[in-house]
Amino acid sequence: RPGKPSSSPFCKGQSRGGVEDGPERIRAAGLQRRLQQLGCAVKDYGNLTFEDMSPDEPMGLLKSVRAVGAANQKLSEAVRAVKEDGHTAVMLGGDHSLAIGSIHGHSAAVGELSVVWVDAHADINTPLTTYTGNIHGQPVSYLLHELRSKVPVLPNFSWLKPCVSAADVVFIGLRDVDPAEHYILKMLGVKTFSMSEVDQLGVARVMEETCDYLSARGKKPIHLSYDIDAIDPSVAPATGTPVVGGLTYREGVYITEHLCQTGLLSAVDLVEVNPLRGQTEEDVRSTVSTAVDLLLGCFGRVREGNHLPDYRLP
Ligand SMILES: N[C@@H](CCCCC(O)O)C(=O)O
Ligand SMILES: [Mn+2]
Ligand SMILES: [Mn+2]
Ligand SMILES: [Mn+2]
Repeated sequence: RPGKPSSSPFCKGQSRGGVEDGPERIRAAGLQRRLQQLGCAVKDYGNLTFEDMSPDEPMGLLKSVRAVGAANQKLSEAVRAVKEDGHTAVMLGGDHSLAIGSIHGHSAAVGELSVVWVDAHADINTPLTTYTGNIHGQPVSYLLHELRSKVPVLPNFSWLKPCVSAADVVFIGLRDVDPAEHYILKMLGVKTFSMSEVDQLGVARVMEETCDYLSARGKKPIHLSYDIDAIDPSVAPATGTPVVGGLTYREGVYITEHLCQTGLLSAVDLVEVNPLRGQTEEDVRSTVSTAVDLLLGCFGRVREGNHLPDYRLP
């Protein structure tokens, strides 16, 4: 299970500086070494560089449209290449608007895929329902076939074609969903496990139902798009849009352990880690450490322990 961090230090999908520093902090915490210790053949494709698009005038409410469009076009090509290299792609954000390019590129390589979106938010506002103009609150609407007529073609987005069906998406961790988003989720019948369902069913049942639901639709490659703000802010405070009542560290890790054992995990995004949003260095350390542990869970780390197949006692 080669882990392939390709990083996108990008922040224009939202308005708070600092999220572009997420990838470096995750690297500095030793992600590559710890993946290698799990037996992964890791290739770090490095940081994508994004050209300055200023003046990137707002379009109505929409902010940084040209920058977000160009960045995601570049990311899409990068993720496609990583997949065509035969790897599991890991995209370190950066903000969640990057899921547009990550999922588009993944789909360009593998065709139909399913998406597990772990997040406090649904990120399914359209350019016409958003009230903040931040594109990190909109990526899912840009990707769904069913919302094609609701997303105008925007500058630097002409490359983007919808590539995901609403029935192939599962949300886990929702607790801050806008009215328009809730309407869309109900209208499209999207499978969701909000924090109420996590409380009601427990995370093991949520994952069982998630995997049963997805396998009933054919065992498509899974794209896991993990927003660190799905985790409770007491554990992962250094993020742009924290919301109380989140997943415990244990629930967050259980989700990744369970998806790993399906053998269908084909690409992972880990986004919205923003070191500048931590009050203290400990806040940042805790957030980054949790992000690393979530990624290790995706690649086979289990809490009972691990040893390499060729290990022999001395
Ligand atoms: N629904 C809000 C908040 C989005 C949060 C984006 C990400 O952190 O999930 C918006 O549309 O701006
Ligand atoms: Mn290779
Ligand atoms: Mn998000
Ligand atoms: Mn979020």
